[in-house]
Amino acid sequence: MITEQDRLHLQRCIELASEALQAGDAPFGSVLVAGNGEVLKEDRNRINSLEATYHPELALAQWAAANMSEEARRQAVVYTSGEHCAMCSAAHAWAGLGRIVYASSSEQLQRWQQEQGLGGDAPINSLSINEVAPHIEAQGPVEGLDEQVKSLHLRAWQQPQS
Ligand SMILES: Nc1nc2[nH]cnc2c(=O)[nH]1
Repeated sequence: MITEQDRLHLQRCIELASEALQAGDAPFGSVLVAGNGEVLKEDRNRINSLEATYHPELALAQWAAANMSEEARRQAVVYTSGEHCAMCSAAHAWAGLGRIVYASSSEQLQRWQQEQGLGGDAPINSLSINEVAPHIEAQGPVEGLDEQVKSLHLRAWQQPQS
């Protein structure tokens, strides 16, 4: 079940995704929340402004592995504007983090790309979180919020590539 609190965290992820887009990066944002509800860390995609593997979900998993106890990681939840890619699902699982809640799914992203005649050059296959990491509790997409993510991607794809 998606609670009002879950929606608030996802809305913040979408704000971060929008900041990424404005900075010339891909529109993805994520938030790491402790078991007690405290927001521990947030980040956004920085694949153009920093380095090519800088997905927020990977950055949060690496931060959690370095800074949190095993028990705290197990209780933590990662919210994200778009479902984790295979790289980030693997990092999340290896870090022993808990639930993932995403606003839009990888399947949706792939469909939106195809509708625009894009996506054929993706470097990795589009897999769901559970295809990569079967034991992670993953929830999404969330109706209403997925449309907000779609409009960010449409804007990103309309921008001229530098
Ligand atoms: N989930 C996710 N998928 C991506 N695909 C390209 N970049 C990203 C990212 O930062 N997050």
